[in-house]
Amino acid sequence: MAAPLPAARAVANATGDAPSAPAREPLARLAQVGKTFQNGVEALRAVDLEIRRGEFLSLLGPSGCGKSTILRLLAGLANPSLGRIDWPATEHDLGFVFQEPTLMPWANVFDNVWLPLRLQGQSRATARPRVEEALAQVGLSGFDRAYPRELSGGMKMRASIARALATRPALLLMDEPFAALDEITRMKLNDDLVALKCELNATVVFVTHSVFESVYLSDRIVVMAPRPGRVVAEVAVPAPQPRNEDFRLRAEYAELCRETSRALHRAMGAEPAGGETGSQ
Ligand SMILES: Nc1ncnc2c1ncn2[C@@H]1O[C@H](COP(=O)(O)OP(=O)(O)OP(=O)(O)O)[C@@H](O)[C@H]1O
Repeated sequence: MAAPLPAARAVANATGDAPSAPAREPLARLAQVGKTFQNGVEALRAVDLEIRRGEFLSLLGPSGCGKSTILRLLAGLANPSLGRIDWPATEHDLGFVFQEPTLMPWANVFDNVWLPLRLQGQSRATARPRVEEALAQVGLSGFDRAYPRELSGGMKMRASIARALATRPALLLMDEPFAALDEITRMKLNDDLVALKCELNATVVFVTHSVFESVYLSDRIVVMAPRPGRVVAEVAVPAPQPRNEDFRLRAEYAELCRETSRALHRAMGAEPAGGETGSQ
């Protein structure tokens, strides 16, 4: 599983321009990964995907194209049917944030965030500084004794993110975490996630259906075609991080949204046998 990874190549943007993003060291890599479930559903076919240290990478594609399956494979919750996943031996540590906050309703916020540290054998007292730090990072200081039923949807998601951050993971996997939230809460959480990602210098793989969200958050967007899921385009978002509301108003943002939207439309029409690959 743990072969050394080669240096990253720079990314060309979706218009085929010269490489614009700085090269980053690879953290994990899927090589020719295929996944066919026991019921015969071919969810992924020949997926090549490199995840680079410190980047915010979004997986964008239609429902059922295998985005969640890629996260599950990276998390080790399922195995590829074909191909391989390479991780550096020392850093196979990750946090997972699901679409639903999946908090334990009978436990308060502290105990929910403590859970992954508890599973590592840390007592409540030992874990306390780290839990409090994670709660501060997501803006939930002072809510440690609250129960999930006492929190808004956005706060539940913040608690869920704090739980994923508690172990200081090398890689944060986020599966449409804000999809169920209202637009205003979603934009606020987008802003906070961008700031948090920069503060932690974290590597994030983020699944979304939203072109706008993917452009706002990402350093790089991987566009996938419908089943069997394949990577058919990549869009580099070279705007500096952290971003703020000003970025949403810039012509560059609008152009990147158009470019990503076009790549997604082409992906929707991609033939199952292959067709469009690489940058567009
Ligand atoms: N355990 C499973 N057994 C059989 N089929 C599965 C299983 N998990 C996922 N699939 C199928 O694999 C395909 C890819 O599913 P996946 O959830 O990865 O897609 P997705 O792109 O994340 O979709 P969405 O955006 O709707 O969440 C779908 O057709 C799904 O029905």
